[in-house]
Amino acid sequence: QKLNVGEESPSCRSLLTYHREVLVSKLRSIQCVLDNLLSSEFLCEEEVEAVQRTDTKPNQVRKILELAQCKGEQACDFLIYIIYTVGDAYVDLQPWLKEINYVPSKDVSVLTVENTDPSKYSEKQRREIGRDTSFIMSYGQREETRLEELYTDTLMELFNGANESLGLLDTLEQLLTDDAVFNPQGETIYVVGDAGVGKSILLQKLQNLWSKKELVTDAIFLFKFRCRMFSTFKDSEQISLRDLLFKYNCFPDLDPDNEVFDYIVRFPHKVLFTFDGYDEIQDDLERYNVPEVSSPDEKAHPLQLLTSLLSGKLLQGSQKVLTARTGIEMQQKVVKKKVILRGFSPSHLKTYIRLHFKDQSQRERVEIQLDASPHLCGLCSTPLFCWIVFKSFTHLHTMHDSFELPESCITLTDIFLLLCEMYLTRSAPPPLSIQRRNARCTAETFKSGLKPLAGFAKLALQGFDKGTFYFSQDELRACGLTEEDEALGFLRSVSEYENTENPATFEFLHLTLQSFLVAFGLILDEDMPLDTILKFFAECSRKKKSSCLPCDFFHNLSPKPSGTRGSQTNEHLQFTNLFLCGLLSKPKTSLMEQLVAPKMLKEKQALLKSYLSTSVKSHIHGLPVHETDEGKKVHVLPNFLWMLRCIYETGSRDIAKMTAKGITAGFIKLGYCNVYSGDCTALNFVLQHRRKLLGLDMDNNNISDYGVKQLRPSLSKMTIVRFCVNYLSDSSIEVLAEELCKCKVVEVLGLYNNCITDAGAKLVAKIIEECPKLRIVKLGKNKITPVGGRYLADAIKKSTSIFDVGMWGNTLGDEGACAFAEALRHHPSLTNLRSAISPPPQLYGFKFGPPHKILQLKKTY
Ligand SMILES: Nc1ncnc2c1ncn2[C@@H]1O[C@H](COP(=O)(O)OP(=O)(O)OP(=O)(O)O)[C@@H](O)[C@H]1O
Repeated sequence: QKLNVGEESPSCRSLLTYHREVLVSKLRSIQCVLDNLLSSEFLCEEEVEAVQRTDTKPNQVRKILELAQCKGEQACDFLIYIIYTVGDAYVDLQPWLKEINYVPSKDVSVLTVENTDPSKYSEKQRREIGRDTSFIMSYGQREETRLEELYTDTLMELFNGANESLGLLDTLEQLLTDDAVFNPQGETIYVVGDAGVGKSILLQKLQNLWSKKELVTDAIFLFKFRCRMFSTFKDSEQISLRDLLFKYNCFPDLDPDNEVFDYIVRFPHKVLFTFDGYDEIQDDLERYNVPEVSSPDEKAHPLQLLTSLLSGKLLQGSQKVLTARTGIEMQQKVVKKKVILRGFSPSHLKTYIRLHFKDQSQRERVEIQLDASPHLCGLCSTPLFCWIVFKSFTHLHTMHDSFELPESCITLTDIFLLLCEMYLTRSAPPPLSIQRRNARCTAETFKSGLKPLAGFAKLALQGFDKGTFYFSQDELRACGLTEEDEALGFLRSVSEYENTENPATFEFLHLTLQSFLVAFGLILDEDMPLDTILKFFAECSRKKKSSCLPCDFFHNLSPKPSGTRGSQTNEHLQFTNLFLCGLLSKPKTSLMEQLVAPKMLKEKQALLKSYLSTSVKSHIHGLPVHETDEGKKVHVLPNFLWMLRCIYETGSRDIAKMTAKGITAGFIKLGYCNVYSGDCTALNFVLQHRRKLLGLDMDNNNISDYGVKQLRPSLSKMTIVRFCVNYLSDSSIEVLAEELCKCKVVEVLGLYNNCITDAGAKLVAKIIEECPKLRIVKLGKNKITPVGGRYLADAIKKSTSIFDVGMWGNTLGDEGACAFAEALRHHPSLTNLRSAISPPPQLYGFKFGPPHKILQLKKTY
């Protein structure tokens, strides 16, 4: 039956009659219609209830149509207007609206229509996610900090598919935009960063903003998962996508017809997923190397569902943000955008201090101490380490008046010892004021807390052996841990959704803390064979051929423990090795002797030292060396960095000296190795023992000004200094100018893509003037204006050695370009000067266009 739509538009009432059949079969989301008819007072509560009592869906629609028609033309018009306005929910009826040429009347267009279905579920999600994300984890379950009171921005750097930096993100929201998408077919926004750099907190902030409707996104649903949850399923377990979404996030109430899920399947772009900690399930993914799922109704193992979601086989078009530790390889075709988190910049750190210390005198004290220690600042650029340092400072300061932040040679082991000391003293009452002044006795605290500490260490070790991160209460008890111990702060309970079967499940506050306790466990255990302390070195080596540790060394060691899973990432094991080096170091002997039999401690120390010496020698020997025009060049592998970190943690000058002596090449390349400022202390610890000149390429890392300050003692002997793309400001150039002008041996100075201004340019000019061997200076992509350009051009005029200067990507303007053109004219040896790159100029000999056109000047003969 077709209504003949003539010149005169039919009434809405008659439309409902003529198209009753279409409406009865296609009108879904009935609740939304009822909500809006009720809120606009076309229906009353009793009438709504009467519809809800009606048995089937079609009958409910029939009833609504009858009621609307009884109420009159405007009610019918409004009913159609609801279908028209909430297009997503009534997508099947949109062709019908076209067919009837529906145009809302003036009367109904002023009325408000709200999409209450499926937004009811969305609101529930927002409520629950808002509740779950409002607090930052803190130590102990007694104390929590509001996310908004402590959240501080961190450096987020965009990369393209070729791993080239595209600059920093200004706001968190840019994470979800289409800017810097390098693979439009990819489905996943990939966020990577080192341990504790703030990946989980970044997701938490994103979720929290969404819950408050403060995130600019179309997503009306958000599902958050921690990847480690996916490895808790049995191999044979199969679940549906619906269960994965609702059972492990909040459940839609009153949805007998599956409308929420149907909506999600039809409109995936309305869904945002966050997956945290992809690195933690690498082994399991390898085991589940099975075809992906492509139907939303098909049951599959949760890991299959996960990979299918990430690749877009399931819910294609949904937004997905995935985090992982640095070094995890993700299939390129799946990734559409990549962001690397770099931690706190110096100004972020200042903000964080302000937020953390409400008490002004405490804040000032911390600021002074940090200013005096670039090394500590470097460590504090990792938010987790910063949080531990500040938290323990606050806590220990309430216990002991004289407590100061640790000295400049603080190691990561010191930081985690502080954390443990804080936990172990929390249960003790605050000391009386007389005691406060000199009562801090760390060894005493550890001795009296040995029982729980040993219990946690045992639990942590069991976890690594089994490859699990969750622990049941029974497992805690089996390790001798009591209910009181649970509250000390080492553990936290797992969210209800992550383990719906067993509510009393715990995990360590942070994976790095678990790594630390594992190292403690290896030292405390007096029953294991001695060489068990090396088992994670063995495992790291087994996993990566390129490891810093020689494989042959491990053939004699105990076999891989049963149940241990192989993993593409072994960072948590590397951390355990590092902490082992720290806990078995000389400076920690007096503390550890209180906890382990001194004889055994000595044996373990000796074993570790001999192992490290052997492996360092073998590693250095095995490094790939290239003969170049500039001499022997060695390209260091990322694992070299772990070796350096371990050496620094041992504090052993002997091993450091031996390493320095072993590096025979004149040029070390550490580019793209993810070196952060804290690592520069370790590098310097070794390099300071080197007598010979050295070239150092640390391009494309994250060393920042703190790192350069840490390298200060090694800089004067450097011939090649390449610190391109490293967030350096003028204060780094100050250090460079001071040091490089001491021995004047520098030949190459790479500072491309940093944050150098005219003040820094003036200092570089000084280096150019004073260092007679300097040939190449790269200063492109900085913040140099004509003023800085003039300093540099003047210095270049005087130099006799320089022949290659990179300046493009600054704002030199005509004036700066002219200054360089002039320098070039005066300078017989300068053959290559770049002040911008496009379009490539056709230059024969000298050819200058109008000053503003001087893009690239190249002298060709
Ligand atoms: N942006 C931030 N603002 C304030 N504190 C932060 C921030 N990021 C991280 N932190 C602090 O550091 C701790 C560790 O951060 P988070 O768990 O996010 O690190 P992660 O990168 O996920 O580490 P991992 O890879 O080891 O899981 C947080 O609990 C918090 O105390």
